[in-house]
Amino acid sequence: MTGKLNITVLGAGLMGHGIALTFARAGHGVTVYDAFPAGLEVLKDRVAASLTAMGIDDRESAETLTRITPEADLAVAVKNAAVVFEAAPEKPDLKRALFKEVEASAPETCILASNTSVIPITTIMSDLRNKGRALGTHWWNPPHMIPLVEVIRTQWTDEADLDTMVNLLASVGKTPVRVEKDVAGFIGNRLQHAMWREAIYLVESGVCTAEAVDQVVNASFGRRLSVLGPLANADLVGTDLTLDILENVLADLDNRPAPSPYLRRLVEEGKLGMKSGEGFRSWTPEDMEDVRQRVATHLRRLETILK
Ligand SMILES: NC(=O)c1ccc[n+]([C@@H]2O[C@H](COP(=O)([O-])OP(=O)(O)OC[C@H]3O[C@@H](n4cnc5c(N)ncnc54)[C@H](O)[C@@H]3O)[C@@H](O)[C@H]2O)c1
Repeated sequence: MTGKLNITVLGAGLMGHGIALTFARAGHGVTVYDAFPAGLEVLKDRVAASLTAMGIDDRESAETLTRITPEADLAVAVKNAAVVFEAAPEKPDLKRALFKEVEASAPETCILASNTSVIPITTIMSDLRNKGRALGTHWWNPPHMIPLVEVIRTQWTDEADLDTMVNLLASVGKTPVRVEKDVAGFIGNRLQHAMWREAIYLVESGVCTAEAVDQVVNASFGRRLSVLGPLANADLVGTDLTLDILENVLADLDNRPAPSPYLRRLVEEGKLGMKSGEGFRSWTPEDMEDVRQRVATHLRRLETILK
């Protein structure tokens, strides 16, 4: 699969608009379908705002926007698609039904990819007639600024389609990583949520405040994570030291197989985080804007530093 392609994105939300932006910026034609007109109406404004946050100049922004077409008819949206990326709500039945509908109108050769966060790709694709061209592509928010895309195979996925997807993602500047088994949470979310579980437990147990947890991560291993992954770090300090540390600490870490009651209580009390002004921490509108700006600026600078 080479040259400029017809890419279709399903869902014009947070992830869909960023996936569309990524392919349009690289010169591909992108059609975006959404089940609700509101998402399509604001799509181009949303893409334009994200391009601005990335520091893209007006000329490149305008060119990128010309390659994006909002489309309210699913059959039309996928009719000529080489690849479909689904970024609709995280509901298994909705995604399964959506792919059945896509299969009825998309070309037989079209690769079908779901951006689910944690639903097994096998669950989403099991009703398809041709399951060989179906796989997972797990992008990270913001999808136009975070390089990683996990590419997940199922027991049915054709090797050639997996290779095509990996090459396509690399060609638009992403960092594709293969996930060889369709496990819940893939690689990144398993690692991330292992840490979040312990972070919540530390606060729940009165060891420290939520602010302290974040400060410890930000000011310590968070600083080196983008150049030193955990297993390179284990090799750096030595597998013998790693073993000694784990022998002494593992038994003390949270290993409950369900979400913490502390987290459940926050949700029950309506402390939903930034959207309600309070979660683990309290947030003023200024604090929230500050975090968003700092994340965007940090990601932009990292791109230059890590080149
Ligand atoms: N938000 C994240 O950080 C993140 C990261 C990785 C993966 N994901 C996954 O990406 C997917 C989309 O998440 P999001 O954060 O972009 O959600 P979102 O709510 O911002 O966007 C979802 C969009 O899908 C549209 N939609 C609803 N029903 C639809 C249908 N039947 N067909 C097509 N579109 C439909 C909605 O109108 C909305 O515009 C989810 O599976 C989510 O788990 C999210």
